[in-house]
This record gives sequence, structure tokens and C-alpha cells, in this order.
Amino acid sequence: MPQHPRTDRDHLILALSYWPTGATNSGWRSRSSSLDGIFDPGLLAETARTAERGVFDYFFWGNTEDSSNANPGGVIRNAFQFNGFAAASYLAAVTSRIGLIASVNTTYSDPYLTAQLASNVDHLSRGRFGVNFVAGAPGGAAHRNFGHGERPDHADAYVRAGEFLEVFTRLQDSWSDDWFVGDKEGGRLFAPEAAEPIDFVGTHFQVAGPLNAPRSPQGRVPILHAGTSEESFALGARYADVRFSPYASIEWNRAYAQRNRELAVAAGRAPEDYAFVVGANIYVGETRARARELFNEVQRNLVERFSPVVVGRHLGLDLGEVRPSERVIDVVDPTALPADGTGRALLDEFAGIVGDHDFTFDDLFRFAANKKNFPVVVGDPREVADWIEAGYVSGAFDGVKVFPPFMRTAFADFVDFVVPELQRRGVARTSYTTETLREHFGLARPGVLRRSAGSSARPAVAAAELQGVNA
Ligand SMILES: Cc1cc2nc3c(=O)[nH]c(=O)nc-3n(C[C@H](O)[C@H](O)[C@H](O)COP(=O)(O)O)c2cc1C
Repeated sequence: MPQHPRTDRDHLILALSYWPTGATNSGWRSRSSSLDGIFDPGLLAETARTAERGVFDYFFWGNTEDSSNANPGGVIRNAFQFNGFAAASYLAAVTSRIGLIASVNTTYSDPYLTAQLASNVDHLSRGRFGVNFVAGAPGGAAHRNFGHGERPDHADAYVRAGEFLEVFTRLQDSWSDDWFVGDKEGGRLFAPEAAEPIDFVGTHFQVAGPLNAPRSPQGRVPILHAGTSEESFALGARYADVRFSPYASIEWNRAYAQRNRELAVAAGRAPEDYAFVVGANIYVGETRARARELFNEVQRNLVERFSPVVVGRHLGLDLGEVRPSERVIDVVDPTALPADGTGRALLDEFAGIVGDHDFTFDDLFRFAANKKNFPVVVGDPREVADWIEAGYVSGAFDGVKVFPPFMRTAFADFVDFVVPELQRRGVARTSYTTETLREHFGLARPGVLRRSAGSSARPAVAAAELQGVNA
């Protein structure tokens, strides 16, 4: 049985990260990939129905606000990604159970508009919407698309993110649940006192409120968050229901979840209300050989190579002069690398998939480019289910977000081969037992918390205090 705290959620959270061209840079070139309708609502609808067939908890749209040409593979993926609010509005009408989660970059977005959109899509989906808040990856050119002279520094981006989430949360509570009156005779459509201003004054935002939308079905939509810094941990501990987490190993992830749950407890929350979902690039075939074939094909098809600089940084070496055809073990002794470092982990992960350390730098650059920051799992349905079950049962994570290497079959095969295996093992749900996204996560619907109500659960937070939280 799982060893970590549990709510009444008794199942593995299953999620899909939707990228019309697949989550890899080169998967779209696979013989099995379908390019029909990559920017067509038909593919969205079909994929969401496939996910509902697999009793998935949520459908997720990642985002990037950087449209510069710095990363050619990234441009291919991002140009065909729908904005999550737009796509979720559409899927709200053609699906019935799956949760829908859009990503918002707090550095470039507006909290009032975001709260209005979130409330609207939560109404349109009858309580199935959520938002993933990110402060945005450093080093990109996104600021040039939003009229910002330069990107704010890291600390300031997180101060802004803290204020953003406070405004977002308070606006969702700016209408009480009993807003509707509907009294035609008396001329009262809604109770005016049901909506209260929030009068937030911060460094980055001054927002009066109330929201121009009545309280949404979930009261507050679930919040997801991802990031690697202490500022990100503090923000998530205060606001996030689900943390999108890196994956390193069962031990590392158990410690990661425990540490973040402790931070949530220190912020006044229950540890079991904070879930941890890891992403994984999953290549599954009916046989291991078929899965390997898919994996090899996607690696072979990469057009641009991952910069040797990035792989070199992991290995602690300058690889600028290395010949791509050179064997890695002729240059690097994996056993001499720090046992808990990212370089050793990268080499061991790749060796685990291809069977030994007999590979070239070209192979390794391709692997790193397609892998991005997520683990790569290649195998038959039982092997993939073994990896998921081991992490779930040991408390390393509460859920898995599947990054299929391409559409459509790579995801359908996960649903048709791996999900039944997880269901047989009692890890995944066999049917939807809950209605809203909050309920899928095992979270209760929150009451309205107002500053004026003097609630201790969410006390008034001054901008200065927020800076303290984010420090
Ligand atoms: C697992 C994970 C997933 C992420 N997904 C996104 C994303 O979809 N869009 C985005 O703009 N940033 C994404 N990020 C970047 C974070 O938002 C964050 O801005 C970045 O890591 C820098 O902040 P940090 O110093 O706290 O890590 C992700 C980060 C992690 C660790």
C-alpha cells in the first residue's frame, strides 16, 4: 500500500501533457505519427476522448511565451500548441469527466484577467478546470513579446508570482456561494452583498475587485505549480494543490515530497492536500522490441542536435571539440562521476535503455534533446506499469503525467496497453468515481475565505509579508 499521506483519493493521478507534435522534438517524423489535423480541434477532441477512455484525471497544456528561434525543436512544438484556456473551453463541451488544466506565466500575465478566465472555464466545464502557474524559465526572449524591456530578475519574478496568486485566490473568494436570488417580483437577480472588493495593494498589482464573474463550481480551481528554487517551494507550499515535480529516483522523490509537504504544513495546510505528479516520456509497445524500435526511430529522426555545451555541463566537461562519432566511454568514465550527479544519472539512464554504455556522443546528444527534463521509460506494458507502480506505491509520487513522443498512437497505446495493467494491479481507477477536478484530486470544495471574515486559514497577507514568504 502507498506509504504517503492519503486523502479519500485512492488512485494514481493520471495526466496527459498535450503537444500536437508530441512531447519530443523529432517524434512527429515517426512513421507511426499522424500529422493530420495538428492544429485542428478534431485531434484535441479525439485525444481527450482517448484520455477519458483511460479514466485520466486531467488533460494539460504546457506553454511558453518565448517564440524566438533559439530552440528550433521547441518552436515546432510550441507553434502548434493551443492556448490552454481556449482549448479547455472547447474540450469542456465535448468531454464530460476529465479535468482541464491551462498554464499561466505569472511574469507576463494579469491576475484579474486570469481569474476571470479561470472562473468562466470552470463554469463552462462544470467544475473541471485548473491552472498551472509558472514564473517562466530564465534565459528566454519572452519579455520581448510583452513590452518588457528585460526579463525581471528571479527574486522579483517570484515576488510578482506571490502577489499574483494571492490576488487570484482572493478574487475567487470575492463572491459568496449564495449569490443567486432570481426574485423577479422583488427585482433582485442576485444579492449585491454577495460580491465584495478585495482591495489588494502590492508592489506589482493593485486590484480592487470583486471579480466580474460569480463564484465558480469548484469555489477555487485547483492550482498546480512547477519550479526548482526555494522561492518556488515557498510559493507552492502556500498555494499549490499539485506540484509538478522532477523525477530522479524513488529515494530522491520521497525526500522531495516529504520536504515540500513539511513546508505546506508550516504554511498551515494539511500534508495530504498537496500531491506530487512527475512527468515521463513513455515509449510503450506490445513487446519490448517494439517499444525499443519506436524509441530508436525517434532518436534517429532528430534534425538538430542538442548542444554539447548542455550535456558537457552535466558531465562536468567541455565537449566543444568532441567528435560526435566518438564513444562516450572512451572519453568519460561513468564510475568516476559523482554518484548522485546529473551526469552520472544521464549516462546510466541511457545505458539502462540501450543495454550498455557502448554509445556515441551523437547518440547521447539526441537522447538528451528529446528527453528534456523528464525520465524516459521504454518497455512493454508490464515494464512501464512496473515503473509507475513502484514510484506510486513507495510514495515517490502521487501521479504521472504522460508525455507521448508523438500523436496519436503513442498515447492511445499507453491507454490501451498500460492503463489496463495498472487497473488490474489496483493502482489506476477503472471508472470515474468523482465529478470535479478537485474531487479527482481528493480535495474538498473550499468555503469562501475573506479578510473581513478574519479566517485564520487564509489570513490577510500584506505585500511586505508576501515578500517574506518568497524570500
Ligand atoms: C517539472 C517542471 C515543469 C515546468 N513546466 C513549465 C512550463 O510548462 N512553462 C514554463 O514557462 N515554465 C515551466 N517550468 C519552469 C518553471 O516555471 C520555472 O519558471 C523555472 O524552472 C525557473 O524557476 P525556478 O528557479 O524556481 O526553477 C517548469 C519547471 C519544472 C521544474
